[in-house]
Amino acid sequence: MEKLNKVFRTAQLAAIDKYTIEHEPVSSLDLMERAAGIWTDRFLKIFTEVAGVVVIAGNGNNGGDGYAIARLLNRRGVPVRVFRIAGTQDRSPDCEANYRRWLTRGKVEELKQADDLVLQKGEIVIDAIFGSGLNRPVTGLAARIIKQMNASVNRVVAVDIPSGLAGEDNTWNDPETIVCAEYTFTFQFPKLAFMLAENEKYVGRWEVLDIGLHPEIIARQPTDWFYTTEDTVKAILPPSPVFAHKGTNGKGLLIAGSYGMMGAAVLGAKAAVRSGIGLLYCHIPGKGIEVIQTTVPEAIPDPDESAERFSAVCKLRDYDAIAVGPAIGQGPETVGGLEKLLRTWRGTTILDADALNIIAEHRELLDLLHEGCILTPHMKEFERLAGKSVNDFERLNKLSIFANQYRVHIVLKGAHSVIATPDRRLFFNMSGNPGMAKGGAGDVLTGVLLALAANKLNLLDLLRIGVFAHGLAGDCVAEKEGRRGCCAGMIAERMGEAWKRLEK
Ligand SMILES: NC(=O)C1=CN([C@@H]2O[C@H](COP(=O)(O)OP(=O)(O)OC[C@H]3O[C@@H](n4cnc5c(N)ncnc54)[C@H](O)[C@@H]3O)[C@@H](O)[C@H]2O)[C@H](O)CC1
Ligand SMILES: [K+]
Repeated sequence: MEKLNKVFRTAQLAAIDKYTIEHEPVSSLDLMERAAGIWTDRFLKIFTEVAGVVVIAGNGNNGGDGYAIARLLNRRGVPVRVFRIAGTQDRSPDCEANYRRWLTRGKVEELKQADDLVLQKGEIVIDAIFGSGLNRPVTGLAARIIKQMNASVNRVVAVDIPSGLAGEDNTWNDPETIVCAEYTFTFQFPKLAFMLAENEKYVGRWEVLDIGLHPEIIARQPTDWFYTTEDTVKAILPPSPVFAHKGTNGKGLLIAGSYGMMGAAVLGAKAAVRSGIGLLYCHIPGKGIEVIQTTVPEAIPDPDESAERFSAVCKLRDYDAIAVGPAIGQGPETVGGLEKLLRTWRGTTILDADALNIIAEHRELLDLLHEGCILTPHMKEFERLAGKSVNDFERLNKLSIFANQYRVHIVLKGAHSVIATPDRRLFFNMSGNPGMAKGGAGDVLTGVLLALAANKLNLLDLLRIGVFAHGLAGDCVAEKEGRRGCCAGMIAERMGEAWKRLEK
């Protein structure tokens, strides 16, 4: 059974918490104790040599976690200092209980001004000022303390969410008053803000800790946001048919390359033939036949009448899917070729790179998009299609609106590539690494998606599987060769290894 990895709005979390407390049943204080225990264990697994920690605790439940973590770390022999911020509101009941429990082991120093926060060399700061209950930008003394924390050289680890960061929209937030953590260990669900590249400086590396919130309420709470992990993909990847022949594995057409730009076609084709396609046809400019035949002998060349570029697909065979765009250029014949293709072929169509640039320039082509279309833009290509955004959050909204308006699936490629569906759901991908941010990596993804589409998987499944597998192949490269040396050709080569890891 597929486990839906959900991302909730922070405003929904209290209800999930409450249901768990009522139905597990567990007291809220015990739930906090469990969360703090799991947090502490994970912290000590990652941070093996801790000279000492400084916990900065707020007055909400995030602060309550902080006092509990202080106690649990102290019990494990870690030297702990605890600070609270002067003059703020009353502590929540569970925060109060943990504050008192801590007082039996140590003292709480009050920060009356930012300068009172004096950190010793090597002390790790545990940020437990604000959590998911933050409902406005941080101001006043707490803001000055956060600035002081960010100015220090000490490492900072956040409890649940860096203090000051809103779980979703940070458009109106003050970047100066958000904690910049090196690590964030978050409870049960990643927050949407963690998925956006612009927040990496606050969140650092992050991990989700399962604190056992009630599965029934998790299943029942609605959301449009999900994330894809190895487990998701293993659950939805269909097994390879036992009695397969090349016909059952599907027939796909890759339209890519132009004279002097054949690399994109080669990379896409290599990735497709390593991703389970039965028969791959490569529509390339007339002069590109030899390149394809020598580099990807498995592919069948389908040369264009033009020697140098894509102008038209003369024969539309019984393809199961077509991918078009990598390095085709944007010349007038190519625009005509793309338009004709969109008018005559209404099956699964993956539109990438120059195909998207052409559509952005010739906006009447937008009307030819249909429900079988998958668009795979990177950020710049998406901006050409949908306009500029002030930040990643706004871009995400635009993405979802665009997919809905044109009834298409879109993969916005980036650190956490995100799939947008026509019904406005978003699926964030969890594989991949910065070493993959290299020319040609997108062409490889196009080939992977073409292969899966030819296998006749439904669009959402094929996108979740393909995007994850592509990232996983990049991770396989990085594991063996490092990130710097990772290049698109290596990702294509390692697709087989990624599939092996995902197949049951
Ligand atoms: N997810 C779970 O099931 C569990 C979560 N835990 C922890 O609880 C916090 C959320 O706790 P909550 O008390 O709701 O919120 P905060 O700790 O973030 O406290 C906010 C507190 O401060 C007030 N406030 C909000 N914004 C501001 C502001 N800008 N300036 C000043 N004050 C502000 C607000 O009114 C609240 O009173 C979650 O993150 C987890 O760490 C449980 O411990 C385990 C279960
Ligand atoms: K925090």
